[in-house]
Amino acid sequence: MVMGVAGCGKSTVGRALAERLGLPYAEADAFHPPANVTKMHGGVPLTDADRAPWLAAIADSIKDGGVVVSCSALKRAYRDVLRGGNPEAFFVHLVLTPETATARVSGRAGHFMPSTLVASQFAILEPLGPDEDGVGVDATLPVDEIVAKAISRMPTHRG
Ligand SMILES: Nc1ncnc2c1ncn2[C@@H]1O[C@H](COP(=O)(O)OP(=O)(O)OP(=O)(O)O)[C@@H](O)[C@H]1O
Ligand SMILES: O=C(O)[C@H](O)[C@@H](O)[C@H](O)[C@H](O)CO
Repeated sequence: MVMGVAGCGKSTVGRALAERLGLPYAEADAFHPPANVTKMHGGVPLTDADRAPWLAAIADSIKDGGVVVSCSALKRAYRDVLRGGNPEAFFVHLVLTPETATARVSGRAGHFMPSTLVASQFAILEPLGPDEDGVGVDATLPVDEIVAKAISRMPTHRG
């Protein structure tokens, strides 16, 4: 799971990571009910209730493993739901400042997410705890370096 706030590079890194690992890639935004996308597009942050069916669908989709998914997974409770689908889920948190995230989201054309929502993403972001399986990586590094760092920290028995 490639996680983090809007604009951190989840889709960019997720695709590159999947290619390097020879695994399929899935975009969690594709699991949002249309109402969630409409809400975000209108500048309103999602609530826990909005995210519940979305997280349940993603959790179900990772049951068999063998896939790279980009999913914001901002709160630990959300990651708990995802781990409920697959306890071996490994999280790569792309870490960056609110300023850089805002600049990236503002500079991106054709995406539903307005940059005004970036602050709300940081407001609820809970970084990985020491007991959570995953790694935080500087999201401003070149993509291939992020991918290499993520792979170097993945448990090898999972391939
Ligand atoms: N490592 C990087 N260095 C420089 N720019 C990057 C990097 N990763 C992503 N970007 C750029 O930042 C912008 C946001 O990236 P991307 O769409 O992958 O983020 P995201 O986390 O998937 O966003 P969202 O969740 O809002 O869809 C894009 O313009 C992308 O090209
Ligand atoms: O939990 C959330 O609020 C959402 O998943 C957002 O993070 C966006 O869908 C994504 O980042 C696209 O910009």
